[in-house]
Amino acid sequence: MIATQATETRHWSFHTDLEGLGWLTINTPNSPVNTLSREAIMELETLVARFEDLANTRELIGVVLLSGKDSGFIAGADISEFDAMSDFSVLPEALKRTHALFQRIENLKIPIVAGIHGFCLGGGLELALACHYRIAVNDDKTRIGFPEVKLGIFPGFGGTGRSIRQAGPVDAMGIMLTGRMLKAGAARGMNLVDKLVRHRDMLRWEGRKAVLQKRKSSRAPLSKRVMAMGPLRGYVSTKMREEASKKARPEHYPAPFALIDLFEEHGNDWQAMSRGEIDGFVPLMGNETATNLRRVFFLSEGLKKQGAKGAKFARVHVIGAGVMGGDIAAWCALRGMSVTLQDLDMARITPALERGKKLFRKRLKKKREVDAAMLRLEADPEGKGVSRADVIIEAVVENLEIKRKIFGGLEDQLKPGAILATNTSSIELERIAEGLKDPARLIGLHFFNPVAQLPLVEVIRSTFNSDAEIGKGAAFALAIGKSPVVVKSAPGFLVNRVLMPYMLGAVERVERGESKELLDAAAVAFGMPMGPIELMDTVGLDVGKSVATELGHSVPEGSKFAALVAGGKLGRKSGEGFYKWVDGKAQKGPPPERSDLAALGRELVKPLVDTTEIVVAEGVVASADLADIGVIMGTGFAPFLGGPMRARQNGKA
Ligand SMILES: NC(=O)c1ccc[n+]([C@@H]2O[C@H](COP(=O)([O-])OP(=O)(O)OC[C@H]3O[C@@H](n4cnc5c(N)ncnc54)[C@H](O)[C@@H]3O)[C@@H](O)[C@H]2O)c1
Repeated sequence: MIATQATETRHWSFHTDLEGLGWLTINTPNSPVNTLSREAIMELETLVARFEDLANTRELIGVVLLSGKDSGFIAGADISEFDAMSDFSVLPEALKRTHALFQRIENLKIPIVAGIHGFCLGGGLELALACHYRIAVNDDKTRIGFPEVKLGIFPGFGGTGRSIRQAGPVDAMGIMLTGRMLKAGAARGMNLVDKLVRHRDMLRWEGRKAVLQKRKSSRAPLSKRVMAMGPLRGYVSTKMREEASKKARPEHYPAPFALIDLFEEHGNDWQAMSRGEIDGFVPLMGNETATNLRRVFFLSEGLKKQGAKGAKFARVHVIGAGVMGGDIAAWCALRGMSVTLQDLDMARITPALERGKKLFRKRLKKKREVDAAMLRLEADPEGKGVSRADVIIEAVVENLEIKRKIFGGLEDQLKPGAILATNTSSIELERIAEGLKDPARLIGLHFFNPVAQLPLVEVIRSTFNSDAEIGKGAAFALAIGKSPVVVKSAPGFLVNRVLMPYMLGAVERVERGESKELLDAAAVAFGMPMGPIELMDTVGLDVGKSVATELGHSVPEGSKFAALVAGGKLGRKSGEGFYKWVDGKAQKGPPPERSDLAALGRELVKPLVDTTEIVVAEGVVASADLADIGVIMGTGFAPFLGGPMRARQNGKA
């Protein structure tokens, strides 16, 4: 057989080799990741027509589909195109065309095999599922899944039906409803992938073998498929609806509920389910939730583009091994940094090391990884790590004199270029920096409690700082997997400043006799992850009171709030605050009936939104966009509304 001439389109390259094997490679131009844009799909149509012709004339024995990018296979559809679409009425036709294309791929008479490394998500996984056989690299980087629900939609290129066909209804719906990404081994376990290889280089060899041996993926066994049959499907759907309702409300996040409806209707027939996708998909796409979630996605991706390029961080020194310092140190060690942790004596460091061990055990699977992380986290009561550290983070008690003294003693020991940072919540950065020989060095890195759970780090800029220090601070936050938002040094920065009037407003209503359960339920009905009273209990009433005072709010003597603090009833951590707490759960009575819960929630959230507007007007954050993503990440504010500024603009808050 003669090798055919190579074909190059903007996204694809294709050639056949001497064996008659076709090699198809995707490489999206000007993008770090491959995406399936309209253009990529139309080019693929032409190529598939060619495969059909070549298969008929027996000039092609099979095709191996690979990615030309290091980042991975295909990260999904090109979602920027959704925003560019002025009119969603063209969507059904576009989807039908892609469905038809994927069906033609599946109908090819010759084997077509997908070789997967890195990200294989959304539309990329749907394309892979239309191939006859899937091989994936079994390493730490491979990620397989359907993140669509996180964007307010569900798979729309036939992936709902095809994933059910491969994995069975329970597993397939599970990954579509959560948007969870699977590692290669888990995807193999679910039968979404047919074979694992160790290295990317092996994809070609195994791909060739799969074509020559005409390997075909097997479908989910009857034992799994049965869950979509007869009355069982109704039962499974009800269970799934119950689970989904625990995490989201259909009026806020309609996609998972629409997907369950689709399953309930067609789940026993994968082709009918795939066809039904189109009718369900279009209204979701037109919904404000999807528009707002895409915005949140782009804003959070935008945060990753900040920061000084090329900055490297290997060693971190943390001073203060309390609630925050201990957890910051453990987090940095978890993320691969060598960390020295300093406090007044060993007795104050040991509990932090113990907490670190718990975190490592939870997040790292293998014992040797846990051991390695423990070795990276070192007690350092004498502060020997200072002179070697690339980053120094101070998290001692909130006291200006103590902080000043610490920084004064550090300055001469620092490595040139090392970041010097404080985690202060309320002390003006300028006042701490004043005592330094070079006050421009000190920045704020404001973490949130619990450090392991909250993704935001406010990078605080004082009047002394230049872009260089701030850029490095942002780069460090990214290096430890956090999302940096740059905020001017102003009382409460962004997150505490907007949260406080919201929480205190609710506390005041409780003082006046309103039901705390009702207020909390109302905020959740509006779209907050937790009500303001439960949040105050979680933050700690002592911390809440001191931040409130710091921000100029008054906590009147004789108030219930003041009495609770005085009585050591500090909330969750002491077992009682506004609520009693058992096993980490607030003990709530049933809230009184109220028909307009969400309207009450909106009333409660108003001070938060008002304050965000003020913060933006004052220039504390550089833009309304940054305020939105910062408040979403720092407070959990209703992502489906796109953030407080966007919600106000849309008349929703
Ligand atoms: N707790 C929160 O939710 C939170 C959130 C963000 C920021 N912060 C800020 O983080 C900092 C620490 O807060 P925390 O809640 O972890 O306090 P904490 O009281 O739990 O811990 C402070 C630690 O600093 C140690 N310390 C005191 N003086 C020291 C010195 N001279 N040298 C070394 N260590 C010393 C103490 O022994 C203690 O272990 C504060 O500035 C606070 O404003 C707290």
